[in-house]
Amino acid sequence: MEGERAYGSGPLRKREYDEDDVRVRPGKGSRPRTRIRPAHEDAVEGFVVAVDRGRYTTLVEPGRPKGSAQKRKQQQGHLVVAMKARELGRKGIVVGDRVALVGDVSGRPDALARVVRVEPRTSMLRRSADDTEDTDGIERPIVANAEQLVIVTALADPPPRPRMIDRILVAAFDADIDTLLCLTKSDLAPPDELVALYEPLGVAHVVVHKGSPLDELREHLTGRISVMVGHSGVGKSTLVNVLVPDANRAVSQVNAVTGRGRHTSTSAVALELPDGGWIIDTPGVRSFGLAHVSVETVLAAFPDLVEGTVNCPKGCTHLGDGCALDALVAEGSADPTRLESLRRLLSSREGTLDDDPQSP
Ligand SMILES: Nc1nc2c(ncn2[C@@H]2O[C@H](COP(=O)(O)OP(=O)(O)OP(=O)(O)O)[C@@H](O)[C@H]2O)c(=O)[nH]1
Ligand SMILES: [Zn+2]
Repeated sequence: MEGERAYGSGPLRKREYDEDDVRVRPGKGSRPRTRIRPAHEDAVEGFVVAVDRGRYTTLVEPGRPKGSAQKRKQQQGHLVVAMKARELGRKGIVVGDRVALVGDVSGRPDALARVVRVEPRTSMLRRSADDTEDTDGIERPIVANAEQLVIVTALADPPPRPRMIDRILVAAFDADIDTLLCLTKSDLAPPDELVALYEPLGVAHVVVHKGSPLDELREHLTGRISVMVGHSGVGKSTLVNVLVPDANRAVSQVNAVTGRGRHTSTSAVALELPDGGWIIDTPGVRSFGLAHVSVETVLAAFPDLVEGTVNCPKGCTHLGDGCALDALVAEGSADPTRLESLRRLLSSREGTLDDDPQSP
């Protein structure tokens, strides 16, 4: 059963992500944390499609016959609302998490299940809390287990915001997930300039407009878990509605289950693609605080430049001033546009707010 799941068939796990590993909280009256939890053998597996005020909407699938050669079709599962079991403590649960559920998993109105376990994550997209929040420097998980971050940017109306794109790319490097630039509204402006800006970074791109075929985009999305981010007005809903013909119904179903109004999506929502795979739509992500991302993390995305930094002064920011990477480029051992891109991304981490001029 497991092997057929879009969300169970990702590439080999690179490392396991768990915010409990990142911030160690010396709990009150702390007992040593034990790795072995009660087995909960009767637990069923759920995929978290939405999170709202401590309620986790999860998709529970009926078991599929093992080794079924039948091509995977739209999920025939049902939605189950759950709360967190006390034993999970303060562990966060986010959209994209795979969880184990016990209790009433019928999905009937008013039924409430309990999440007793969060399965190890293959990735975790996060941001730092920004200045507007009083929780200085804390990392906020956004989405778990995503394999790809799709940055939706209009070529015009609203104009592209490269600084925001840079910041989202850094967040993706930090999360260790792939990136795809989806350039919309190509009927209004040509993509060349933006493409040239991101080509040195090796970021894949697709160009679309309303009514254009989406085959290429679908190829990137099918069978994978993708997070879609983009500012208001870039045409994200237009795209999602074509990719997921059922999107509106799915979202209102989720909202009905969580008790929200029909069309107010407040958190990320995972939507299943007809040919397999998931799109996680993130209306809430307007800024990416990057305070938690280190120079090394960004540098790791530039393997061609890493070696050149052995000659850098200790604590080098690689932004200039004695940075050995300048010499590397001068002697012709590195591509100047790559160094430029690295520096652009490094400086994009400065400040925690999305401070593009058109920022909402
Ligand atoms: N010219 C042009 N307009 C488009 C295209 N795609 C979408 N639009 C228009 O752009 C506007 C915004 O599109 P939406 O799909 O609602 O954008 P969104 O990113 O979902 O924005 P929010 O709903 O505010 O989050 C709408 O008026 C669309 O009709 C396109 O390819 N070309
Ligand atoms: Zn340096």
